[in-house]
Amino acid sequence: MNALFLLRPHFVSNPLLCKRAVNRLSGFTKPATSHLPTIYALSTPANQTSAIAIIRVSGTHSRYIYNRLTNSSVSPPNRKAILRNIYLPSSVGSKQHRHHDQYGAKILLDSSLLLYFQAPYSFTGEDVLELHVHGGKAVVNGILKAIDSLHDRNSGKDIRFALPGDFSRRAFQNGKFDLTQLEGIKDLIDSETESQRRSALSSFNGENRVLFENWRNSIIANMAQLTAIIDFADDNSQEIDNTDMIFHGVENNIKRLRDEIFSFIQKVEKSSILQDGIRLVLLGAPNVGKSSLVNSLTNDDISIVSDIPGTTRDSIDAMITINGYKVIICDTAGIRAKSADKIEILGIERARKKSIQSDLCLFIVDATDFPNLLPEDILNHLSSHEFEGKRVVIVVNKSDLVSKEEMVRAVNKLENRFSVSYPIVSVSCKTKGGIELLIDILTRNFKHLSQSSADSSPIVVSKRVTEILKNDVFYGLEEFLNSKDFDNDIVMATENLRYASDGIAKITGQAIGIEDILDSVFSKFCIGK
Ligand SMILES: Nc1nc2c(ncn2[C@@H]2O[C@H](COP(=O)(O)OP(=O)(O)OP(=O)(O)O)[C@@H](O)[C@H]2O)c(=O)[nH]1
Repeated sequence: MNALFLLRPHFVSNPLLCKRAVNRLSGFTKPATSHLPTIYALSTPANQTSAIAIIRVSGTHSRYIYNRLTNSSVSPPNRKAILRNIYLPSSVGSKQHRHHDQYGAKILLDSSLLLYFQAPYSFTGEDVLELHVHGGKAVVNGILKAIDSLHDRNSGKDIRFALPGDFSRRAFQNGKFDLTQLEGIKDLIDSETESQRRSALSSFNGENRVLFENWRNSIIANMAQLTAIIDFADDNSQEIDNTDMIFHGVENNIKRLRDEIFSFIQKVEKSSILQDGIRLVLLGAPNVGKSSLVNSLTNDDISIVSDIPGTTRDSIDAMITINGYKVIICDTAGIRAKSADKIEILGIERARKKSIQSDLCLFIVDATDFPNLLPEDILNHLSSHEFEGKRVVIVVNKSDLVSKEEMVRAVNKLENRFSVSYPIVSVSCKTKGGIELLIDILTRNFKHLSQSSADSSPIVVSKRVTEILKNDVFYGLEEFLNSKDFDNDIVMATENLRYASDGIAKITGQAIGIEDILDSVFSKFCIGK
């Protein structure tokens, strides 16, 4: 009891938690953000013509805006799509002349589909109005201006254009989502590939939030045990008769938690490849078909294909998607020992470096050139110390120009020359034969590269979350475990645990003084989000 009492001020000093608690106790009355201005913004891309554009309004005056724009006094139906004419509203106190045409009729701005979500059952937890208007620039600008004209602070109608991330911030402030979920939504919007979409969706669904909350609860429970010892130590209470046992128990719990968090961070680091893109480098002698292979994998003419050896004189990077994976493909200059061209020599050097930094290397050979299948300089490079442990797939190209027997001979030669058994695929960039199989092999490699174990799914969290996990949470637990003599100074040891638990609170947005955190998180969102 006493220990819990000691911890309680930590929670009550968080205004957000207090507001939510009050809301819970009193039954829902108003959103915690009801004192803030009503915000509005275009939620679809700006300055683009489209069939439909969506303007979103959130806040106390959403209904007022609906009434003024539709020139009606009835409440909008809740959560039901309705078609309404939108008019230019007469501004407060004006004689209304500007808002009627020459015959005195109201000026029609658009005929739009409207959706009204009454608080608290909306994205932001406030009253929300969505206007699905026709996507012409003049229509959108006219309606945005019309909403803006309703701002009148004197009569308490505080209505302003939303800042980046404003809607999400309101959702957070009203306890609809925690920060990890909102960052998940941002990642979902930003995701370019299927694998990014899947991992962002799991953040948004709150899978990480539940995990983080469990960690925090566990740290707090262990802190409570230590705090109880601090409390009872002075009054020689009989209630704590075996402090050593408690210390030992807490130490074991924290060790387990530290290991769990460590393996989570490792998974996150492995999965970050999904966001950054897998670096796939193509290596090979001149004219073997590297550029043709890039084009076959992308169905695009990114690389210049020509039969003059040395056409690609430097590395070319392109972002492509292979089976839902973001891949930074790099077509390099053909590696050859003798070149007089200075730019080509530089290009060859860069190709070597790029291949060392790559996540996966495709080594392409020309099936028609059996004597030079494996040029000595490339073989040396692939067997070099720097290249050790690299993932390599050997591609035998131009299969359309050789017989089956010749292909088998080429594959055998390659198998015998390498000490490591790399996968070998024969393809033809001309007929596209074997390309499917190559994509299959690549996909399997991408999967391994982004997952820490076969049965685990990739975990994507923001860089902010990763940094806090490492620098606050893991660090706090490590410091706690490192303070070997912590039984001499339990208060200090407990502080380390508090540091770790505050770190998790920063991640989910429950920390004290989080305004700075919120500013930095939401400033990265787009307007209208
Ligand atoms: N028949 C046939 N020709 C191919 C195939 N792949 C590439 N070629 C041809 O081989 C020549 C060289 O192809 P590139 O893709 O430019 O070769 P590269 O390795 O990028 O060449 P560098 O830029 O010199 O390093 C071109 O004439 C291609 O059309 C294939 O599978 N079959």
